[in-house]
Amino acid sequence: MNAKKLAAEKAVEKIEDHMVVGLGTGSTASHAINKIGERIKQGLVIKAVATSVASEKLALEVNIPLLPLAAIESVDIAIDGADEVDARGNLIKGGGGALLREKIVAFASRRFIVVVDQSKLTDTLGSFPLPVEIVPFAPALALKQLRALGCEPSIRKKEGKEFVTDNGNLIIDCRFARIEDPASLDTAIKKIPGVVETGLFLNTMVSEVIVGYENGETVTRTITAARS
Ligand SMILES: O=C(CO)[C@H](O)[C@H](O)COP(=O)(O)O
Repeated sequence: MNAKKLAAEKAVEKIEDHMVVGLGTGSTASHAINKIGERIKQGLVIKAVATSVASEKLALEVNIPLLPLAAIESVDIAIDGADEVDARGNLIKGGGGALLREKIVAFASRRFIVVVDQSKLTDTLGSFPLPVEIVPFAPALALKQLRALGCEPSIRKKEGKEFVTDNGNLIIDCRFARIEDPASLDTAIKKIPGVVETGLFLNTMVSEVIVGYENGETVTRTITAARS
């Protein structure tokens, strides 16, 4: 059984006619996009907004009508994957480098559904390096200031070159031993000039986490942390 696909398809069941739907990025979110495409073939009427160039391309391939991010004021439901989910529903995202647009869409969503397989669950965040998007102007200073927060930071590379996001920025992957207090860390990182966004998605923006298991089951966890 493909546990990521199971979780993604379960989330797609929640989409209703005339909703504005946020499309996440990554392999799990791609399963959701494909399933939405199937439902559109069967008559579902929605509009969607993509969180990356890659997701936009896939959505167009499966005939999902898209709105530009600039035209969006609110989103009814967003479905996206995660790199880590802690026991309280906090997330690390950005493994695919789409964290900025993903966070904009998640924050704008009335309902943000996270879809993962069991391997993404952890008690405390930190096993996955935390992605931080920075403007490309002064990476050495950003590395120094992130190191001072207690991590081992490195600029993300792809095929030997610096990875550049859809927004023209760089990603610094920060290896922390454990992230005990994601909210405080998020605040501290955002105080560094040049930081655009962090891959910490606090549980206050998460509505549900749907976990897929190899045995074919899915478990839905409702996250009740209030949005401030
Ligand atoms: O945050 C993300 C992309 O920026 C992805 O949601 C995250 O990396 C999970 O990816 P996958 O579903 O392929 O495991």
